[in-house]
Amino acid sequence: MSTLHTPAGAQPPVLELRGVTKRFGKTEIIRGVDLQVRQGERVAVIGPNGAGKSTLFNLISGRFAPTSGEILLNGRRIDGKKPFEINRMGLSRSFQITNIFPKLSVFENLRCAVLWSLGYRYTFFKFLADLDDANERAEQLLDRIGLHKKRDTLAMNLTYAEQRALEIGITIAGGAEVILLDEPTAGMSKSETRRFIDFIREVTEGKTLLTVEHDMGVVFGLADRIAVVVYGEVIAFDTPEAVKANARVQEAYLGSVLAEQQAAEAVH
Ligand SMILES: Nc1ncnc2c1ncn2[C@@H]1O[C@H](COP(=O)(O)OP(=O)(O)OP(=O)(O)O)[C@@H](O)[C@H]1O
Repeated sequence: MSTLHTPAGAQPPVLELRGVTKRFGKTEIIRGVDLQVRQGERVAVIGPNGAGKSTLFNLISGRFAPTSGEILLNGRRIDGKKPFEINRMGLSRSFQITNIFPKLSVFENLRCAVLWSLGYRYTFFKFLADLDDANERAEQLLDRIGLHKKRDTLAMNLTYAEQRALEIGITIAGGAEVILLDEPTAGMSKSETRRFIDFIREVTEGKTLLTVEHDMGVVFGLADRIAVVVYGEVIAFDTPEAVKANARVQEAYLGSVLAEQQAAEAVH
């Protein structure tokens, strides 16, 4: 079980996991995770391959139901609910590119995301009533994600980094308070990554952010706190400095990762 550090008098958690476990067949992949994420904090989830990071994201976003334990969003149980229900309750997750409609323009992609978040369900009159509102919100999002010049470009013709920006625009379109990003800078160059970290910081200002991340540059540049998952358990959940200095984390994960990154940087 992980240890929680919640200062007395701190705000109640926006997202909370209590004793969450997940089994696939006989194998317990998530082994009793407790986690409390505070409003507005940026949390990076790190750990070795196969440690259970994606499974944890899948549990939080409703793709899987936990085998046991509870997950709460603003004090309300979300475990066992469907992804779209959790989304409507204020948690939005980005998948790498897959939310994008390649043959729609940037603007149309954003407008679809807004309409979807408004709960538009194929009711023609509701659609018409919502359309002005959705157009306005989509225009605002275009500005926010810096793609105004690409308003009418088909999504498939955007650069990779622009597609990732659009993806984040789609993720925040519904105004969700909690945002889950899966390796947001994967596949980007070093300079693109640096700019993208600033971009993420800007567009998620005031929101609660959880990312799964392998790139330690992103982790240490973005996160207020880091959750280290090793073999289905959160072995540390603390500030970047504290996590870096944590002997157990060094031994289980970070020591080898940082050495690898330093070696790679020495070669380039
Ligand atoms: N649907 C599933 N059915 C069976 N086993 C699964 C399923 N999903 C994940 N696993 C197993 O759970 C373990 C954790 O996988 P997970 O993808 O959560 O790890 P991860 O930390 O995200 O790894 P990576 O960094 O490589 O993406 C792995 O051993 C994986 O094979």
